[in-house]
Amino acid sequence: MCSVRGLRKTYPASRGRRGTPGTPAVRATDEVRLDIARGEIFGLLGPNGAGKSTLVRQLTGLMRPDAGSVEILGHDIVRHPERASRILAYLGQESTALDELTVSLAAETTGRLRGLSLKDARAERDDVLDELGIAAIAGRPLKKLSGGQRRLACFAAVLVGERPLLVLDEPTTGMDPVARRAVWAAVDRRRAERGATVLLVTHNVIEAETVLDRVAVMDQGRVIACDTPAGLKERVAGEVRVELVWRQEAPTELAEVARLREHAVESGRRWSLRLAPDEARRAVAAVTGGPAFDFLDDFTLATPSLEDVYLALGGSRSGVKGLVKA
Ligand SMILES: Nc1ncnc2c1ncn2[C@@H]1O[C@H](COP(=O)(O)OP(=O)(O)OP(=O)(O)O)[C@@H](O)[C@H]1O
Repeated sequence: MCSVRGLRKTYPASRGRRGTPGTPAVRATDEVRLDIARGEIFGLLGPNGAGKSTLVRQLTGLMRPDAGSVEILGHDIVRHPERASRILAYLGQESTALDELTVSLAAETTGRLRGLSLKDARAERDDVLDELGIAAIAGRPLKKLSGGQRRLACFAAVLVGERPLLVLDEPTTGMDPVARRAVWAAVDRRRAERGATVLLVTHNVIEAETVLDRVAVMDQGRVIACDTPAGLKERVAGEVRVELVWRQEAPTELAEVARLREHAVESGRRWSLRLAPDEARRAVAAVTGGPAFDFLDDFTLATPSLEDVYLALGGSRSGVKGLVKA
């Protein structure tokens, strides 16, 4: 369905003006190679600045790569970027083009631009607004909606006038749980009922894990791992996650707690540790069997999630090397 080879893009260096420092050139995508199969929900994960949006803009014909090829459904998108709009629907990170329109008109106009008759565009618009539970705000201009509502309205517009490939850049940003669920259900339905292929850029690893068939993890412009969520999780299968939540300050004056702190990622009262199974058992025994127990509010032991893989890949440079597939 979609094949990417040797894709490269370098943003040029800029000279500083009026005392502000210039910026060096950035290699935003670096020899990216990807294959997405028809009917697949394919995720693109990676830290801020990894190159995900740049890659997506190159795939959707909005940005010309410096080198490399993009073929979607047999079309050469680098040579014929204008063909992209006929084969894919793209939800970018910004909505400015639609902001002046009402939700209803934004959805209808997208359908018309994609070649639907007025009657069909209106029928599809109504179906999609109902499906996403936003019929009640259909008459309001996008610019007067909350961030999450606006995002959902843009998502609705993307779905009208169906395309075989959906490219969604952070579709659920700013959305409440109900809206998020509606997005994932709509994505899943289009794949299950209509065989749509979906390329999804996301930071929300936990939500994405339930819908993604395969995931490519990007870092510094490169794809550093590409596998099923289960396959990626096997790479950290030797580890267990221990979460400790302290009532107040952690009692670091206790030797067993001070020792654990060396391995902990601290977030307020919560400590998160990734340990080998026997170390995890010893850690839990140490904090529950002695004086530290009185300071503990909660603790959990869990098998690794896709988020752990993501953190292991992106969290430390040494981790990145160890997990790159040969
Ligand atoms: N127009 C631009 N000019 C110069 N550098 C840019 C430009 N756009 C992006 N970059 C740089 O290219 C790199 C990749 O950016 P990109 O937006 O593709 O990352 P991303 O993975 O989508 O990040 P995020 O998760 O924050 O959206 C970053 O280092 C970024 O600073």
